[in-house]
Amino acid sequence: MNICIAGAGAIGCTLAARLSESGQNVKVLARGATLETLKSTGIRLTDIDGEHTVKVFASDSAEEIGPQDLIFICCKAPALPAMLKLIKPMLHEETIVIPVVNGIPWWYFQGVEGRFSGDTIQAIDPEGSVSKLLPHPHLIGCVVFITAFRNAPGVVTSTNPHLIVLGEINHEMSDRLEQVRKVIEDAGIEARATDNIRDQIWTKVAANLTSNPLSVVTKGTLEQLYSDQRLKLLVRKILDEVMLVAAAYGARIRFDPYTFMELGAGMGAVKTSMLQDYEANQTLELDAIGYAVLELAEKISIPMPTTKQLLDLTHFVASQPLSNTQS
Ligand SMILES: NC(=O)C1=CN([C@@H]2O[C@H](COP(=O)(O)OP(=O)(O)OC[C@H]3O[C@@H](n4cnc5c(N)ncnc54)[C@H](OP(=O)(O)O)[C@@H]3O)[C@@H](O)[C@H]2O)C=CC1
Ligand SMILES: CC(C)(CO)C(=O)C(=O)O
Repeated sequence: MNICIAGAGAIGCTLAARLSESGQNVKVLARGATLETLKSTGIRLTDIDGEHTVKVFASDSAEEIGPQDLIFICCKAPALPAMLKLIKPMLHEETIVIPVVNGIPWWYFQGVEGRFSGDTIQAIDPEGSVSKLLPHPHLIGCVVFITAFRNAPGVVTSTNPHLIVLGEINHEMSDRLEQVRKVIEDAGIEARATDNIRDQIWTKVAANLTSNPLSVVTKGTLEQLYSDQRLKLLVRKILDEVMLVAAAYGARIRFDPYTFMELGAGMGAVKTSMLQDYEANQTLELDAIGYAVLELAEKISIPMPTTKQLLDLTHFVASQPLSNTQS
């Protein structure tokens, strides 16, 4: 299969290395220092199976990479519109596109019938501008449970077992879904196909929303956020608000609140990706993980007062120069 990994950060390098080692024809769309490293030394991935040094074809030109059967988009949410424009020359009629991106996806109301069918979410898709970039039949939804860190361009460490959950956005158990699942599984990454990707999305969003913004405000680790006597009360309030909204959209979060908090605390002294982005002065995924959820809540008149206060606080902290906040 001709596979392109668009975006060669922590997740992109992990997927590119594993898929390439499994014998797939993998090309990587990268830029800057990462592109230079991939061209000269390749990807260096350390994961639970050991160290992998993998040479892959890399380019910053979608035209040079050419038409692909499968494209994994592995960028942060704010970079999505630019990335969707970039990948256009790699699409043919049957190309499958899988955004491996945290948060509520821009296509949330596409592909299924319902009260809000075809609506767009302003926080992540203003005036439907993102939806217009890619016809939704190309899409397969995805939720990624991989913890990976980019130590340097093209150099990634990923110490936990990998899991990817995939689902058609119309919830069909299609042949192509199984085909892609198998490609990932053959690369040594546990891959599950689901007939309700939106349940998985809400489960991951609940994890992100209860930890990522608060980690930026407090600089706390996952273990601290979910177990500190005071912080965990706040986390629990946000969790209750998210669970109510998810349920109102007919989604089922996979864990009860008690188990959810236990699992969070059990993740240990880990910095969230949002705290890492904050420390690296990168744009935060606050819209996809946070403000999109507030918009969905507003649509069905469910208040999320605690979540809103925390998001606004995080937004303010992120808007301040890093040196001022650290002094
Ligand atoms: N890392 C993790 O453990 C997890 C991440 N996720 C989610 O997965 C998604 C990807 O995360 P992650 O891999 O960590 O992010 P990274 O920031 O490590 O990587 C994103 C990559 O996308 C590249 N990129 C962005 N725009 C372009 C462009 N226009 N052209 C070429 N390359 C581009 C960046 O390049 P450059 O470096 O040049 O900017 C960077 O290499 C996010 O939504 C994240 O929340 C989910 C679970 C865990
Ligand atoms: C580890 C976890 C689940 C915390 O929300 C995550 O996905 C992140 O850091 O972005």
